[in-house]
Amino acid sequence: MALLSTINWATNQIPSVQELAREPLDSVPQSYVCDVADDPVADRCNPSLQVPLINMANLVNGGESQEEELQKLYSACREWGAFQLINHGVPDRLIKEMKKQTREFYDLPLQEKMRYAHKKDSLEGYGQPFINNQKLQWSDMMFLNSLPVEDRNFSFWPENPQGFKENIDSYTKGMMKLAVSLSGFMGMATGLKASEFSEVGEDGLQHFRMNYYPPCPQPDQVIGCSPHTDITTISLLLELGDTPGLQIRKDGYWATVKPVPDAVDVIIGHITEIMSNGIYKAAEHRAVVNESKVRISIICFCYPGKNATIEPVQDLVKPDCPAIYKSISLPEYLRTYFDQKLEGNQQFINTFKVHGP
Ligand SMILES: O=C(O)CCC(=O)C(=O)O
Ligand SMILES: [Fe+2]
Repeated sequence: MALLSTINWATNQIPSVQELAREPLDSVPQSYVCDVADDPVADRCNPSLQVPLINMANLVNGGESQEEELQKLYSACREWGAFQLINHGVPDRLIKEMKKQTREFYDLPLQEKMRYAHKKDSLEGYGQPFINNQKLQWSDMMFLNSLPVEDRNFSFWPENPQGFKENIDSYTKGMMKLAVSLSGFMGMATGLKASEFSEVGEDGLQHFRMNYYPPCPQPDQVIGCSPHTDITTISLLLELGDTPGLQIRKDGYWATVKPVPDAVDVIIGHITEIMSNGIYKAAEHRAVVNESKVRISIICFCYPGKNATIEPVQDLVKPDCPAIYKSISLPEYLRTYFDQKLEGNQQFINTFKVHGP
């Protein structure tokens, strides 16, 4: 049984924002309007901050350029918890096809997309299931359990456009391979052997999400995706166009990620923070929306295999550097998170600290 199916979801179905945004709106419904007091630094963007760019080819090719790139990778993971990755090796043709078909999927009539609507108490499917006491987010999504293959529930996988299902299959597998090799290099960058860190194995768990952010007449009043940190090992995000929206918090300011053609945006999650014993940081991030343009992102949320234990890697635990985090099994880790009824994960990682929050 898929891990997430063992969790009780407190979710509801809410209307499609894509449909709402089609109507002539002078102002957005109150249920979407954010209270600025919730996030005192919401308006503090620093346009001069630029997320680091890492060249995977230099990591793979070895030699001197590898050493240099490993150092850049180390700083990116430590200081930002996020970076953009070029020359990642996922085939161009597949990426192009995924971008095209994702747009085609969202362009389908609502009725067709509703064939895949979330069922009550499930997270998979089309819609916007995240309901808690927070404001609604200005986005729709399609969420699938993508890996391991036996976790897939094909009743949610889109039949339309033709061939999309097959491409999602190849894409999610390709991204998992990338996650494995990238986390090996992230381990090497701390001085470990690659294998010690690539626990996000090819038998790893992965969730797949396509986020659709429609234009909004009052983009400053709403949020596409509220500030959060991912609970993954790493999250691999593909931008479908050149409309920016993703922002990373750095030293108290928001840095806007400018989409780089064909790059993958890498966001470090809590599992990497735990495995690295706090050397690397999970990046706080959010997505803002645009007044006139649609923005779409595709994300692969990568985790270790279901039998993995999440804990600091032994070689990073030393007498002068004791383990900051406790050990926990992946199922227990996910349950702890989702039992919070999706009320945000800012403090989530503190739950696992040896010396408490
Ligand atoms: O779409 C984006 O830019 C960010 C979405 C995100 O952070 C998430 O889905 O976890
Ligand atoms: Fe995220």
